This record gives sequence, structure tokens and C-alpha cells, in this order.
Amino acid sequence: MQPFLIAPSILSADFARLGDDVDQVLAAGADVVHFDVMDNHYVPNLTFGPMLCQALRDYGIQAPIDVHLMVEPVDALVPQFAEAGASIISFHPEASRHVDRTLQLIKQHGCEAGVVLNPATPLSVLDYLMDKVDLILLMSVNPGFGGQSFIPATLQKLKQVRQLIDQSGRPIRLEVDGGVKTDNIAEIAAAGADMFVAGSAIFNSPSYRDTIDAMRAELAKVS
Ligand SMILES: O=C(CO)[C@H](O)[C@H](O)COP(=O)(O)O
Repeated sequence: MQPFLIAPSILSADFARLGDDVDQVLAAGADVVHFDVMDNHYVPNLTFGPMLCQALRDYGIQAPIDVHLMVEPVDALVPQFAEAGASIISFHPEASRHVDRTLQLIKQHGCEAGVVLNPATPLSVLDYLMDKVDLILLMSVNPGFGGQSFIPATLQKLKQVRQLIDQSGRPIRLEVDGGVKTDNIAEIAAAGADMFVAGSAIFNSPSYRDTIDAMRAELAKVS
């Protein structure tokens, strides 16, 4: 397993003062900025695009930016996000007509490449991808909105994907997204996740530092 990474989702940040809010959450100990892109087509919600990613870089944000594309189609946005400063770009395989080509495109543009599985997406979509992905993101809620409850069946799925990753012998990150809180993060880590997206649990808390510290204390219990 690789070191645990905490990735606050800016979906729950204060958009009116986003640069400062992202600065604060990083200063409080977050590792990665999780950037949820929704198009009101693949998912029934609309958020933001490459201009905002560029704006965060221009503001001085240096942490990795983990772009989660909930968009269909995918490919046209890949170069735009790479140029705007994305570090990781992940997409939903069913939203791309040519998954292998999209993965290549992401890598050609210098980013790490991830695929995202919805709660009901079978693991068979990974069958010919394990040698190509840098990250697998398991959705533990249906994509589109923050503040939903963690779907418990994700734990079993995490264990299965952890096995696949270990068998691959590659340093593939296993990220989980949706309903991650201080009181379930240890169980999620024990199931095999090593990267944790948390939006409402962090941004809606009175102290980002206290919440991230509490999450790390829980993670420290997992061997
Ligand atoms: O991708 C997402 C929704 O599609 C969000 O990142 C996710 O739901 C995180 O929010 P929360 O931690 O509040 O559940």
C-alpha cells in the first residue's frame, strides 16, 4: 500500500472565495485537491471547468489537482484540463467511446490517468486496463452531488479491487469518493483504499485541521 492521501472535494468549498478556501484546506494538512467536473448531462448537476483549474494554479495552488470528469463525451476536455494544470485526470469508462484511447490521451498530455466506477459498475470494466491506469476511483455514492451517504457494498468492492491491484504489481492508487467521514474512514482504508475524497465532512466542519487530524488518527489505526 502507498501512503494514505486525503483529497478534499472542492464541491463543498466556498466558491465565492475558492482560492483562499483551498489554501486553507491544504494548510490544514490535505494532500490533494479533488476537482469535481459535472456537465448536467452525464450527471444531473453542473459545476466548473478548466478555467477554474487554471485560476487555482494562477492563485498559487501547488498541490496536485485530481480532476474527476463526470462528463460525456470526455476527450475534448482532456487537453484543456492538462493545460490548465491538472495532475490526475479520471473519467467514467461508459462516457468514453474509446476508453483505451482516452487513457492514452491523458498520458500523452502529461497527466496521470484514472478510471471511475459507479456503485453499480462491474469490475469487469477493468479487465484490459490494469496495465494502463494510474488510479482507480470507486464511487461510494451515485455521482452528481455532495453530502450523500456512503454505500456499504463499496467495502466489498474495494477489497476486490485491492486484490486486482496487488496482483498487477503496479502502484495503482485506489481512491474512494462519497460519504467518507471521520467515523468510517478507517473501515474504508482497511478494505483497501489509499486515497480518500471527502467534501462535506471537511468543508462543512468548523475546523479543517481538526477534521483532517481526526481522519489521520483513524487512518493510523489501520495497519
Ligand atoms: O464526486 C462527488 C459527487 O459526485 C463528490 O466528490 C463526493 O460526493 C464527495 O462529497 P461528500 O464527501 O460530501 O460525499
